[in-house]
Amino acid sequence: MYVELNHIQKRYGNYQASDDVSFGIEKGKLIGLLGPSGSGKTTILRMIAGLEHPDSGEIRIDGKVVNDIPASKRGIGFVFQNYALFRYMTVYDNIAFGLKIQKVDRKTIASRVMELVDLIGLRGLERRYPSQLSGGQRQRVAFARALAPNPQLLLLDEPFAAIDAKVRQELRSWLKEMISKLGVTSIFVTHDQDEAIEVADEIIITNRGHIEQMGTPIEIYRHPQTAFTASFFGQTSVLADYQKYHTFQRMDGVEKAIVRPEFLKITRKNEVQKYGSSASKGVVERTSFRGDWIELAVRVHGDLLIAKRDLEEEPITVGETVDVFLYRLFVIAGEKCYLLENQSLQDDSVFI
Ligand SMILES: Nc1ncnc2c1ncn2[C@@H]1O[C@H](COP(=O)(O)OP(=O)(O)OP(=O)(O)O)[C@@H](O)[C@H]1O
Repeated sequence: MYVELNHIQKRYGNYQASDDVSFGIEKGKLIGLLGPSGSGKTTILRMIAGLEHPDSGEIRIDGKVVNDIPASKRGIGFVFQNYALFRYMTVYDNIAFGLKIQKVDRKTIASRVMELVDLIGLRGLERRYPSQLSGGQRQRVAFARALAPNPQLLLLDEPFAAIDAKVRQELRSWLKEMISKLGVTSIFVTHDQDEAIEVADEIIITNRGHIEQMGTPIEIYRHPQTAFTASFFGQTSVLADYQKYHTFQRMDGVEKAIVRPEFLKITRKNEVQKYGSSASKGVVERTSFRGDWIELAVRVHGDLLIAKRDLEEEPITVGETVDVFLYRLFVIAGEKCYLLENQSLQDDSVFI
């Protein structure tokens, strides 16, 4: 593992910001730290950077314990949302900054800066000041500045937060491409699921100072291991009592069940429905056009379930009574989450 955190504890007064945090990151990976506000993402990033010190536990980078190594000696580049560019320095000088501090000779600085200016696609703008750039361009410069001294590890804290939606989208793909091209191990903090899913090779889910789960976006989506991850990650609807829905195995200690939109099939009463006998009746409360699909909100056994319907299918209208068939659901028992398949599918199961 290139970056390793072992049993990290960090307290601010009475608040446990990191509670037994352990994980390992392989070299060259792009990792997203995702969790609600206050769950301890930035604290983790700042401890790796050397800007905060853990109360206990060990941080290793490339096999070496770095707990006592100052931030400036850790070989890390930062791109922080509020780590603004130096306003009175040009793009060129901003990017050159770290190299000047390291007393790199002028010629080497010039060639490295211009190499980075090309990399970020801002050739011709190197004499501009930050105020003469767009938000997206400024963030690219911040990225180049962080990369200039050739860090082995890049840390990004909400790097897209201050940028408007359209540009943010472009920057995400741009960043992912850059990082995979350069092969620099990177960790970014976000509270935006879509961003984490789209950008990260692997996601670490944080909640109240601890790590809930780590895995690829699809692993976490398909196999959430904890109650928190199942409800936090992806779109879900809650079933108060899943046993009202037929043909699911009964389990003890289940507090609630949750379903994702693709776990349900909504059919009109006159539509041919293979599993009609195991379906529940529901009433459509809302339909929303989402571009290439329709979102339906259907009231079933008192629960409001969100489902998707293809534009190609016959439209369903508000107030209509429909059949709702559940292929599968997640049940939450204590801190754990289990996937239950509808037993009527057992002979010819269709898995996601
Ligand atoms: N320097 C500090 N002094 C006191 N409390 C702090 C300090 N830094 C962070 N905290 C507290 O620790 C907790 C975790 O903060 P952290 O910034 O790591 O969370 P986060 O997941 O990054 O949240 P956000 O998404 O809102 O930035 C919060 O409750 C925060 O108020």
